[in-house]
Amino acid sequence: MSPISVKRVLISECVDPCCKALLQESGIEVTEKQQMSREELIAEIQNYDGLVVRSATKVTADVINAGSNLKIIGRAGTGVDNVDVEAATKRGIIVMNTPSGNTLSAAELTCALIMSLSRNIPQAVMSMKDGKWDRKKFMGAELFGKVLGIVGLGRIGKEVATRMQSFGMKTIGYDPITPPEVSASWGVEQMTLDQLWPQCDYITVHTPLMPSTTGLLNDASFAKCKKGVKVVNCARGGIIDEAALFRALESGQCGGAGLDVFVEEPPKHQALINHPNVICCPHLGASTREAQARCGKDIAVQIVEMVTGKALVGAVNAQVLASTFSPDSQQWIRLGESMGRVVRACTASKQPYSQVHVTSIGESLRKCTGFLSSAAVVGLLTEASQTGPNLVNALPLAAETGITVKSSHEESCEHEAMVLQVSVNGCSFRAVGSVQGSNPVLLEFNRSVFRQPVPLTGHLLFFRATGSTEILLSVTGALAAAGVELQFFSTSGASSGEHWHCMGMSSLLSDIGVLKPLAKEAAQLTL
Ligand SMILES: NC(=O)C1=CN([C@@H]2O[C@H](COP(=O)(O)OP(=O)(O)OC[C@H]3O[C@@H](n4cnc5c(N)ncnc54)[C@H](O)[C@@H]3O)[C@@H](O)[C@H]2O)C=CC1
Ligand SMILES: O=C(O)C(=O)COP(=O)(O)O
Repeated sequence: MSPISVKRVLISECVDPCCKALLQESGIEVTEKQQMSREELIAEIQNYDGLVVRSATKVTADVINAGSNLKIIGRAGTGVDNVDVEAATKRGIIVMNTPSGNTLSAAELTCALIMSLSRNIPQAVMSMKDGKWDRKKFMGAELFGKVLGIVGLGRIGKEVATRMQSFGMKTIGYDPITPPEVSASWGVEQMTLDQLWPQCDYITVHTPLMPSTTGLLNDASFAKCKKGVKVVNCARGGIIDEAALFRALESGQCGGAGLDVFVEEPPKHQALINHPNVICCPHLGASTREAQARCGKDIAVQIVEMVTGKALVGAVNAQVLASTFSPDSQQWIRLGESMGRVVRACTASKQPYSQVHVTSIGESLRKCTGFLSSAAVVGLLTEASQTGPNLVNALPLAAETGITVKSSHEESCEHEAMVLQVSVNGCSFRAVGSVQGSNPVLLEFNRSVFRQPVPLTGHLLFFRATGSTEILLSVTGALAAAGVELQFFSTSGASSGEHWHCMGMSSLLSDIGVLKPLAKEAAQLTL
């Protein structure tokens, strides 16, 4: 992927100062503006190539669509549920986060809430500040020997588990992705949620907020829990349904809740906050000097590495791009885009496309199939789309346009190549290309193999005609008459008595119609 130009970045929240300093050191202009209203952000965002946020800035589709220059949204933290990632992807904007920077802080706050719940620490503090000395009221229970259910066994879930094991808690959990043998290696036995709920004295959730985790703890799941179960949510508001939690607290089914996050922040459900068995923080999981320093530094370094073309780390919507940051991949990306553009030029009168199939051939291209497909789609859609296709949005744009994109890989010890097959209006087009030296070349078009590989650069004329010398002389004559110089020429072996020819030209013909009497099909383009 060619380096992405980011000259101006807006930081819309309180992010560690090292972020601004690191970006500025790399020549990026940084503006910090906090607590902007939605309208202010929408008005401002068009002036920036990059936006850095934490969890409070709602980067909605409106904001994204107003960001006409936006190329990167950096989340100095983990959860990206405040960013409309789908809208960003459609616009070809990379969204990245710094998921490990605040793991320990979020895990430590979770443990602090579990401990506070077990001994009523916040309530006891409040009571003393009220001038009381009430030792009976705040009788607690040991954590030793109790069962902690951890839903979501990723980075934070794991750190919570190992810390609470040191208090003698038994840790059980559930995660649809983390393999049971992996979590078992750090002491968490996995089971289904239905098996987990009735065993737990404490439950803590550590999943992202998404449709499948919204309301994970609800009336039905609370009903399956032990009476008096205590719950902690240091992940996202809504994973524990707030209304169901309130009902469970009122009935005593839930014995206490430690909440750091809320469906709306600041929370609207004041009765929940005021409940005597609820202890809470204003989303402080990542609010430590260490976590902020890490996240601020990580997001700045990731943006600078992306801008300088060194690496792409932390992208949540463009994983395929991570493998494009090497000099070798640049040439293959150029090949994919160029082949897409050649096919587009030669099929201009026949669109729309219905299917695109890209096959990578050869061991060294095994990991490139994903971005080769995207690159080919970028070439095919380049002039068709207003939104400027790039490697981030190529596949969503293709889907939106009704194009099915397939990709496959074939092993070969002999050569490396890319095959692009495009179905358009019942016809099928097939191009084969490769990289020679560092130059993308076209080897074959519609089963006609070029005798000399066609360098995919400059002004190119493709035409289909018989291979007779007279036709070639006539085409050369037509170019000369139009004041266009012939720079190279390659013809192919015959396929059904006809050949595809390619000529490199000093400029494009002002009227390609002059070739109509000479060729069956003709197309020109500049690469
Ligand atoms: N309170 C705070 O300030 C902070 C909150 N967070 C929140 O914590 C969440 C977790 O962070 P990490 O552990 O770093 O993320 P992670 O991605 O390492 O772990 C999340 C785990 O949840 C699992 N998961 C997904 N769907 C699930 C389901 N239906 N049931 C059970 N597990 C499921 C995933 O497989 C994954 O292993 C973040 O998404 C973020 O929203 C993160 C940092 C600070
Ligand atoms: O990283 C996360 O997911 C968090 O929830 C932390 O949010 P914050 O950066 O403190 O607004």
